[in-house]
Amino acid sequence: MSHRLPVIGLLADVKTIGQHPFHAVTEKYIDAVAHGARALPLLIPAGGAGRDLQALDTLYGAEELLERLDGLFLPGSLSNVAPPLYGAPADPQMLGDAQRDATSLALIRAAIARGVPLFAVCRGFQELNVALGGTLHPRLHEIPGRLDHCEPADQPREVQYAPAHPVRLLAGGVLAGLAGSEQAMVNSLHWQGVATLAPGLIVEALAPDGQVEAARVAAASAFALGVQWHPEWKFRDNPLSSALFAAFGEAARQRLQGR
Ligand SMILES: N[C@@H](CCC(=O)NCCCC(=O)O)C(=O)O
Repeated sequence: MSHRLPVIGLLADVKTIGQHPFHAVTEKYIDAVAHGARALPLLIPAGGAGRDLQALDTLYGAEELLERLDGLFLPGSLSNVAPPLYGAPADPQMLGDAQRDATSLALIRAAIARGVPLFAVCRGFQELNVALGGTLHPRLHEIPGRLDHCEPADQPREVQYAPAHPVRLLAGGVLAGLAGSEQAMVNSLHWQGVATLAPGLIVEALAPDGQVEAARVAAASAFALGVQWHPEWKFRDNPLSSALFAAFGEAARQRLQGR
């Protein structure tokens, strides 16, 4: 029995700090993957061509990267999946990250095909939906009847990441099983959301306004789930969040032991 930690890759965002582009992952995701999933966190560069970067897919593909990983984590981000990737017109007003888009969608498809455990949060959940053929609403709060799913921008992060609305966890789903309940309170920090759910995804959670808030990959041989909320935020204080990262880590450990 191996006591080595499973290696879980976290896909980075590209952010400009000063005059230079950086590839970064918010620390709370690293903490939740390391201590919640009990894994070795490995940050993955967003491989599309950048100001100072030749596209990394000229050097290695998703398959070669996944051979090194026991799990793949797709973090949230202020940036948005480019609308043309789900058949919508480009929106120059929208903050994007083409370098992350260029890596995430192919990596998600390859991870699912190879049975690499996958956990996607917020933007990551939206990428999962788009990668498998779904579409997004770019501004949920503009749809009549929808809640405003955005965080209060002028508030401290403790307020922004506080529970914002309930979700119904669908009976028989992974989340309902982990929660031991069909209801949970979740935070909400997103403009965008699932419009059409990708074929092959099964709804795991719904907001009161009918917004899909979580889904799992039906055909996945391992843990493969995305959530629109932020379970990484103070996961130690939230039994469902802790159970989610523990289940993800266990799936990665199973892959490690099988390799
Ligand atoms: N930009 C998309 C996705 C939202 C998202 O991932 N928010 C989290 C940002 C900060 C963090 O990583 O906690 C949208 O607005 O829908």
